[in-house]
Amino acid sequence: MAAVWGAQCRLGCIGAGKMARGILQGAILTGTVQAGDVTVSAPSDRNLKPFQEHGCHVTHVNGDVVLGCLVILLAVKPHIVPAVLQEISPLVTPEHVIISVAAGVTLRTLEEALPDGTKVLRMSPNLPCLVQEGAVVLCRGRCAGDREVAMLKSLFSGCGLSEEVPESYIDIHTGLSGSGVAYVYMFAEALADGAVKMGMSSELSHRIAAQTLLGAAKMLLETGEHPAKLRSDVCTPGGTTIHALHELEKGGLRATVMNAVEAATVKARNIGKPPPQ
Ligand SMILES: NC(=O)C1=CN([C@@H]2O[C@H](COP(=O)(O)OP(=O)(O)OC[C@H]3O[C@@H](n4cnc5c(N)ncnc54)[C@H](OP(=O)(O)O)[C@@H]3O)[C@@H](O)[C@H]2O)C=CC1
Ligand SMILES: O=C(O)[C@@H]1CCC=N1
Repeated sequence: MAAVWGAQCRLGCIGAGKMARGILQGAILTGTVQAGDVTVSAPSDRNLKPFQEHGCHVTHVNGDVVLGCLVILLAVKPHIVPAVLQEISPLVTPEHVIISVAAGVTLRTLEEALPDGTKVLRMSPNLPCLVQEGAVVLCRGRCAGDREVAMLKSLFSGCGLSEEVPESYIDIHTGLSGSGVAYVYMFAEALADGAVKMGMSSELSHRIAAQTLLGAAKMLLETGEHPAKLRSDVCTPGGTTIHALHELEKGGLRATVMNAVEAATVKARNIGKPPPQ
């Protein structure tokens, strides 16, 4: 296999749901991988159709994915992972690279269920991979090396930001970013609802709320400033913003968001724990 993703590589994906679509769409749209070099499996047709329409190979047989591809993305729900690993393990060879996106499923669990020496990586993606603005972190298992990490970064460069991190960060990333996307949507919804309450049309309120989040995020990334500095730049003494921020503080926004990140991280860590005997 080439050090970076190359034309001779075929990519398999077990699971055809939202995250599979997000990751593969990023890779295919940016041309890192050709749809014809991708095979996707799922038990039913409902999620396979869009992949087929985009020119990917589809199948109901997970084993076909492993037999036809050397790089395999595992994109099923965490509780399905053990059964899938048991099913594909006899077909996995030392040439395969197995990448799991399942929240909370540890490298140890993955490695123990696969043949000794299998190259395994774990990835925590988020849904904006669909629009090439994802925030992805990955970590390597015992037998995956620089070659596999470089290949993965190259393969998923179309998804957005990607960083290699220690495994202990993966569940935190799930709490911060994998799940975090949903907190941001809830905030956007609340922002727009406030404007609707004050009399603006719903359609315009939602469009402006989304653009406000986009603009604020872009400024954070482009200036590299701490959010507290940018927040203070918006606050005119005695003005509108500081009155609004006082209400957010009274409502415990900051503590609530910190608690949310903690709750999702702890949940991800618990998914990874072995069931009680
Ligand atoms: N959604 C998100 O924002 C994020 C998700 N993740 C992780 O990604 C993984 C997938 O989540 P998501 O895409 O949301 O889930 P979905 O429910 O959207 O998709 C799950 C997919 O798995 C398929 N599936 C179920 N059983 C099997 C099986 N035995 N063999 C092969 N495929 C099977 C389903 O088939 P069918 O199409 O027939 O139903 C479906 O295509 C999860 O582990 C989650 O933790 C991580 C970060 C963010
Ligand atoms: O809610 C979940 O469990 C998955 C993982 C992160 C986002 N969605």
